[in-house]
Amino acid sequence: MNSTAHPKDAGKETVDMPKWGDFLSLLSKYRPALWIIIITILLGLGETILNLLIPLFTMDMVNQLSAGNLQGMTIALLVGVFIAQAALSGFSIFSMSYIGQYVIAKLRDDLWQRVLGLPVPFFDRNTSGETMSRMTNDTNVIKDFITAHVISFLSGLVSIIGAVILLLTIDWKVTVLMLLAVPAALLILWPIGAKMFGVSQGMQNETALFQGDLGRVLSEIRLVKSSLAEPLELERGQKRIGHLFRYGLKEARIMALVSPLMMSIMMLLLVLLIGYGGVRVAAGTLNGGQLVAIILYMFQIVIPFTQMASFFTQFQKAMGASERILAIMREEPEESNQVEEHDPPATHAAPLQVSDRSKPVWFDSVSFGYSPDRLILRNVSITVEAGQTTAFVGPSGTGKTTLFSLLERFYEPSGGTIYYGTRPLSSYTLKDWRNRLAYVSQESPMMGGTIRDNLTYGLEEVDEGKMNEAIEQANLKEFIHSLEKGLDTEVGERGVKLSGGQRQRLAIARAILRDPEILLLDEATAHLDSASERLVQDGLQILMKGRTTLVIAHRLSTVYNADKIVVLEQGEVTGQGTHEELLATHPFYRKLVHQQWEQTG
Ligand SMILES: Nc1ncnc2c1ncn2[C@@H]1O[C@H](COP(=O)(O)OP(=O)(O)OP(=O)(O)O)[C@@H](O)[C@H]1O
Repeated sequence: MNSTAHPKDAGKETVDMPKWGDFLSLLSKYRPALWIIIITILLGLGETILNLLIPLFTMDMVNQLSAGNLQGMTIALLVGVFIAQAALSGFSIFSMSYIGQYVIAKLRDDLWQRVLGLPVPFFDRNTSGETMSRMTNDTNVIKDFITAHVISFLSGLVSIIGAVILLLTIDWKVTVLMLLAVPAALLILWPIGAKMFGVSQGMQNETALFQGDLGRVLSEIRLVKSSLAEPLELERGQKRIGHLFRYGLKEARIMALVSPLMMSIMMLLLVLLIGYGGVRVAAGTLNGGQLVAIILYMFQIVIPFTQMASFFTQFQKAMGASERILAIMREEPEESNQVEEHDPPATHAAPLQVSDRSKPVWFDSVSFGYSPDRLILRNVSITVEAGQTTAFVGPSGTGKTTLFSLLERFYEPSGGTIYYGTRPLSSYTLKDWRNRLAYVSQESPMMGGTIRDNLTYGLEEVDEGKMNEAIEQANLKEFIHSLEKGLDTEVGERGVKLSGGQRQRLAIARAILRDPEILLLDEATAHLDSASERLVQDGLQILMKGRTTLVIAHRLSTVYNADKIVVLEQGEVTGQGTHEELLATHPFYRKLVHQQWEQTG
C-alpha cells in the first residue's frame, strides 16, 4: 500500500506492508464472545441455504402449474421458506452489525487510551487531524469490512458452491455453460479490483489530509481572519476538495466500467441460458421448472461472485487501515510501567503550608535536544530551593520553556538527571510526579466547558468550600458573581469567551485547588492593563507563598522579588544568584535589566 500513498505523505512515518497475521490478531483481540460469532455465521449460512431452496421449490411450483396440479403444500413450503429466509436475514444483518460495532468500540476504547498515554514527542511528530483520522476513518473502514463483507463472503462462498452442486443435479450441460462465464468475469474483475484498491487508498489519504487541514484552520479561525488568510485557506481547501473530487471521479469511472460489464455478462448469460434452455425445453430434454430454477441459481452464483470482488478490495483496505492503527499501538507509551517505591501521594486536602513536604529540585548536568543533532540545553546544573522562587531569564528561544517541559516530564533529558530531593524524577510514576506540579502559563490553556469544569479539570473530588476559597484568592469572585450562570457559564472553545486576565486568574485558581508542591509560571509577555495585572499578581502572590516556584520572568518586578535568578543563554547557564549579585557580576544580565528598564520607563 505504500506504493499508492499520496505523494504528500512521502517522508512521513512509513507504514509497513500490511500483514495478514497482524490484521487477524487485531480482529481477534477485540472480537466479541465466540458464541456470538458462531451464531452469526450460522444465521448467515442458514439464510444462504434457505435461499438455495427457493429455486427448487419454484421449480416444483412451475412444473405443477404447467401440469395443472398445483399443490397447496408446494406453495406453503415456498412461502414458509421465504418468510424464514427474510427473518434469518434480519437477524443475520443485526448480528453482523453487532460484531462490527462491538469490535470497533473495543478497538476505539483501546486506541483512545493508548493515544492519551503517548508521549508529547508523538504529538510533535503527528498532526491532531491525522491522529483523529486514525481514530475515526480507519476504524470505520475495519467496521465496514466486518459488517458488510466478512460474513457475506462466507455465505457467498456457500451460495456459489451450493448453487453449482444443485445445478449439476438439475442439468450438468447448462452448469458448464454457465461456469464458462467465470473466467471472463475474473479477467475483468481482477485488474479492476487492484485499481480500485489504489483509488480508495488515495481517497483515504486525501480524506485524512483534508480533515487535518480543516482542524488546523477551524481551531485557529481568529488567526485566519486577522491575517486575512481566508482566500489562502479557501484556495487550499478547494485544492483538497478538488483532489477528493478527482478521486471520486476515478472511483466513478471504475464503477461505470465494472457495473455495465458485469451486467452485460449477466445479460449475455441470461440470453444464452434462456436460448439454450428454451431449445432444450422445446426438445423435451428440460422442463420449464428446471429452466426457471437454473436462471434463479444463476443469480445466486453471479451476485455473490461480484460481491467477492469487492471483498478483496475491502480486505486490503481494512489491512491498510489496521496497519496504520497498529503503528500507533506500537508506539512506546509515556509511562514505561515502572513500579517503584513511592512517597505518600500528595493530597488535595493538605493545607497550604507546603514547605515541609517540598524538596529542592536539582538539575544535574542536564542536556537535551528535540533532535539528536541539535542540543537545546547543554550541561545545565541548577538547584531550585524548596519553598523559594527561582526566576529564569534569557533571550527568546534559549530553552526556558524546554527546561519546564523536562521538569513536567514531557521529554526525557538526553544527558544528566533531574532530582527532587534525592530521588531522580524517573523514579516517580508520571501520575505521582505530575500531581506535584502545576503550570500556569502565559497562554492559560482552557478546555471547552463551564468555568467549574475548568477549575476542577483533572481533579477527582473538589470540596465546594475549597473551590470558593480558591476563587476568592484568585480574585475571580466578583467576576463569577456578575455572571448570570455563575460557575456554570460556558467559557467557549479554548476559553475564547473570557478575557486574558480572567483566563489567567482561572488558571491561578485551578493551581490553588491543585495545591502543588512545585509551581511553574510562564509570565505573560503581553502586559495586561494595570487593574487586571494587579488582580492577577495578587492571586499569584497567594499561590506562590512558601511554594517552590520556577518562573520564566519577563517583568522586572518578578526578578527583583525572586530569591534566585538563573540566566540562560543558548541553552547554557551563564549566571546564577540574586538580582544584586548578577547586576554586579553579569554583563548580559545587566544589559537585560537596562533594556527592561527602558521599555517600562
Ligand atoms: N516541540 C519542539 N520541537 C522541536 N523544537 C522545539 C520544540 N519546542 C521548542 N523547540 C526549539 O527549542 C528552542 C528553545 O525553545 P524554548 O521554547 O524552550 O525557548 P524559550 O527560551 O522558552 O523562548 P521564549 O522566551 O521565546 O518562550 C527553540 O529554538 C525552539 O525552536
